[in-house]
Amino acid sequence: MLKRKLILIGNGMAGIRTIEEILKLDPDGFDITVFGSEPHPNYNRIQLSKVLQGDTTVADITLNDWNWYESNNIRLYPGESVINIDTKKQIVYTDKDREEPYDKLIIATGSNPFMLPLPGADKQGVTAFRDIKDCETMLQYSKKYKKAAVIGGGLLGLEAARGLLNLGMKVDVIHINEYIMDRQLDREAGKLLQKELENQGMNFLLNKQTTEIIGKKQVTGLRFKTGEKIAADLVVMAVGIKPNVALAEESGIPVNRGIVVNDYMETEIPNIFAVGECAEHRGMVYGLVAPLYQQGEALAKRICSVYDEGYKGSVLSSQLKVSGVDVFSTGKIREDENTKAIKMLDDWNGIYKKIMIEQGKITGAVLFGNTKEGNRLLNLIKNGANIEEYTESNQTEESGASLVAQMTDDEVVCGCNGVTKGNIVSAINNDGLTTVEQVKGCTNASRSCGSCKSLVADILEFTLGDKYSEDHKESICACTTLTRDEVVNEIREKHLTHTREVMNVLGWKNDDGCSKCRPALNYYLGMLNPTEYKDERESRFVNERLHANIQNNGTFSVIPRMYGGVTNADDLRKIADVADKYKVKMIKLTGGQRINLLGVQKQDLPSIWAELGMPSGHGYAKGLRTVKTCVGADFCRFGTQDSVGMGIELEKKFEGLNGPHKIKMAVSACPRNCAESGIKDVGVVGLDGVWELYVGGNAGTDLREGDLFVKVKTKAEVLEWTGAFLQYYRETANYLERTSVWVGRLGIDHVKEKLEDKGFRDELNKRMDITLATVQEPWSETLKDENLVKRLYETVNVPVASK
Ligand SMILES: Cc1cc2nc3c(=O)[nH]c(=O)nc-3n(C[C@H](O)[C@H](O)[C@H](O)COP(=O)(O)OP(=O)(O)OC[C@H]3O[C@@H](n4cnc5c(N)ncnc54)[C@H](O)[C@@H]3O)c2cc1C
Ligand SMILES: NC(=O)c1ccc[n+]([C@@H]2O[C@H](COP(=O)([O-])OP(=O)(O)OC[C@H]3O[C@@H](n4cnc5c(N)ncnc54)[C@H](O)[C@@H]3O)[C@@H](O)[C@H]2O)c1
Ligand code: SF4
Ligand code: FES
Repeated sequence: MLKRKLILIGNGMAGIRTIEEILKLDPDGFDITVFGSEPHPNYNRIQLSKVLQGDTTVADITLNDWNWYESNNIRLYPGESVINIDTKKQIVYTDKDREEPYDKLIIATGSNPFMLPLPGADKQGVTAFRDIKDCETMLQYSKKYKKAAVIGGGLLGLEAARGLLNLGMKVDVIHINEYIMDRQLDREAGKLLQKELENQGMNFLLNKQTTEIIGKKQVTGLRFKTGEKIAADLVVMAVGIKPNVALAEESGIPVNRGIVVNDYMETEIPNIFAVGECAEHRGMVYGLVAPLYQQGEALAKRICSVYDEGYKGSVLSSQLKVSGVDVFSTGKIREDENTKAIKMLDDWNGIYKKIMIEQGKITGAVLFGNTKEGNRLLNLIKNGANIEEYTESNQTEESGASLVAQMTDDEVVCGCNGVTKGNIVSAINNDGLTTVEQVKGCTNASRSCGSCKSLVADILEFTLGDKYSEDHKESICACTTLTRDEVVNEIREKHLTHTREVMNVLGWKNDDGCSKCRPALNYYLGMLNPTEYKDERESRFVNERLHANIQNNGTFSVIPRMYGGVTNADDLRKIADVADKYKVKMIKLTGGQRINLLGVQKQDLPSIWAELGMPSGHGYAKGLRTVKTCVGADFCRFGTQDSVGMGIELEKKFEGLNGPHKIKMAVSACPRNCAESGIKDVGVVGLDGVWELYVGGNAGTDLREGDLFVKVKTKAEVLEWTGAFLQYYRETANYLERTSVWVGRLGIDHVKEKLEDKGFRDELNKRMDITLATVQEPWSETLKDENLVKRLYETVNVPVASK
């Protein structure tokens, strides 16, 4: 059947969740294209607060990596914005002059931060807090400057302020109202929260209206309506958001505050839907993920023609993500003539609770200091429960497993993703889950703000009892409960031969596996059975599949091999010729002493490699990349050994070897270490009559100095020890574990002890030689197969990058 063309505008949290739901309902029904203004794959915007607070990194907040798009055949255009929609012809137009027709169009353009239109708002050092770019700006400023002002004491402003304090800045929070978080809290809770945050080091300026941002080019301070001034090197505006509706409005799609949609997220224009913060449903525009995900589920059903009652609106609840502070708010919190309230203040312990009641029913709650009851209250509001149901139930101040025991099955545990205790318990029991990560993979619980993580852990403990702590092991992904070692042993014992077979025999939950386990299984199978196993190209990450590194704009790079960093005039001429002929955008020397041709079109890759006639530098590979060498004894005054010759021998021997992760080597000919041997997976340093081998070094984000592994006399011994080390790493490391992490995990003493046994080294080298005998040069192999070249390089450019 012909697939219908589905376009998503906005690669954010709501849009991509909708696509995930569509893929669950109808995996083959649509040809999907996604446009995203940001240059990143879909990430967890919520966790930017945690990035700023130093609890996680930008690299760790990706929700769907580049491979997810690739393996679901989704064409992603990152860093590309849709600028117009022709709703009659059903075509979208982008800022990169692209036109794409659609059968169904989802608009999920989110919100823009509201920037106060103050004089001086365009100065350097004034930022919003909405995306990775803003977060990086704040991180940069905190390195150089000391004084920050956050305008807006709402959820976002307070989370930003906590982050900036953690980064060593002094922080003033300027708030227009009498108490902070006035949209979510009452005065009592707002004041308790203020006291707590002041104890943490925040300074509050309340009832203040900013009138000007002072400074020349760079901000130096703020002026208020009262005429007072304060100093500031960084100003963060966190005064709310505005639905991003300009595109819809200009394209003639009816817009009120947001894009107007019905219960099926349909706009008034046929085949156009809106979801997320840009959508307005029954007069409401939402700014939290829970309602947006519910909208996404309803929209997916509508698009896949699964009929149900649609989206009916949401009861909101929010929690501040600042460690050491427990504050929760849900439903209606303002008192009026129709409401009554149960209030409890324990000033001594800093605990406050207010429950709002209207016509006998619970309609809202504010909790401070102890928020354990939050989910239960939210549930009661959603179910329209009478206040008696709350007061009669014997809820105590328990925590952990005993609190879980009191929860009913329909009680929501993860507010963001609408996952109940019952959902989690049945996933644990039916799928044999034992870790929070697995529960997250199976049910989505804890995948967004993460505040339910400890409750999920409590449910695991409650459900599994003593088995929980015993079984607390990390599986290779959420498709299985088996660990890496268990999977490798099963493959070995049951003689499993391909990824599908592993998944079937070992009872994978997801028939097709996922982007985490497929490449891992492909590696383990090849490592265990190098002569028989036929590499599954489609299980590889996109770079390895295409033998080229994909760049952020969808073009590729070409890196020919230069053994030991040595080249010659013929090779340079060939490189210069292809660079001219194919209009290469940039020619750049790599850190591994090779030449990188950047900005190459995918369809030009085969002819460039054919014309170069040089071996691939495997610049994209999970395997041996480079052997960097210093000048060495032939030319350098300090050189004691032939580092270039040693490097070339190492590179020629291990060229094309695949591994759990990339492998970099270096050879220097004296302790001055010009080739940086101390920070490589294998680093060799020549001294008079001796070669020292260092292992487990890394120059990346987790800098690690290599450990001295062994001292040997001859080149042959260097090759022998390196072979044994690499094979031991290949056989025992987790897929995607660098040698630095692996050596750290096993301990250098353990690795040394194992490899000091000559018999064991010989066995490892025997298996290494068998593997190396199977290595083929990827481009000469690929170019022999016309169909493969057509399939891989002549299809539509899929501009997604990969690890
Ligand atoms: C720091 C921070 C912390 C937060 N914490 C929480 C929290 O704890 N709990 C919670 O529930 N919510 C939280 N939120 C709110 C939550 O992140 C948002 O509600 C959610 O991300 C909105 O999803 P969305 O898909 O509607 O919009 P977005 O995630 O903003 O995605 C919209 C995307 O569309 C892109 N786009 C816009 N126009 C175009 C165009 N013309 N062409 C192509 N692409 C376009 C944008 O660049 C953007 O990437 C937080 C937000 C921030 C900023
Ligand atoms: N933990 C969470 O759930 C969380 C965290 C961060 C952001 N978010 C979401 O992100 C969005 C943006 O958050 P936000 O805090 O900017 O929005 P918000 O509307 O919740 O809060 C903005 C605050 O700024 C104050 N304000 C308005 N104008 C001001 C001015 N001129 N000077 C000083 N203060 C002023 C308001 O009184 C209000 O309390 C919201 O949708 C929010 O729900 C949620
Ligand atoms: S490491 Fe020593 S031998 Fe090699 S280039 Fe540097 S100084 Fe010369
Ligand atoms: S409550 Fe936010 S991820 Fe579960």
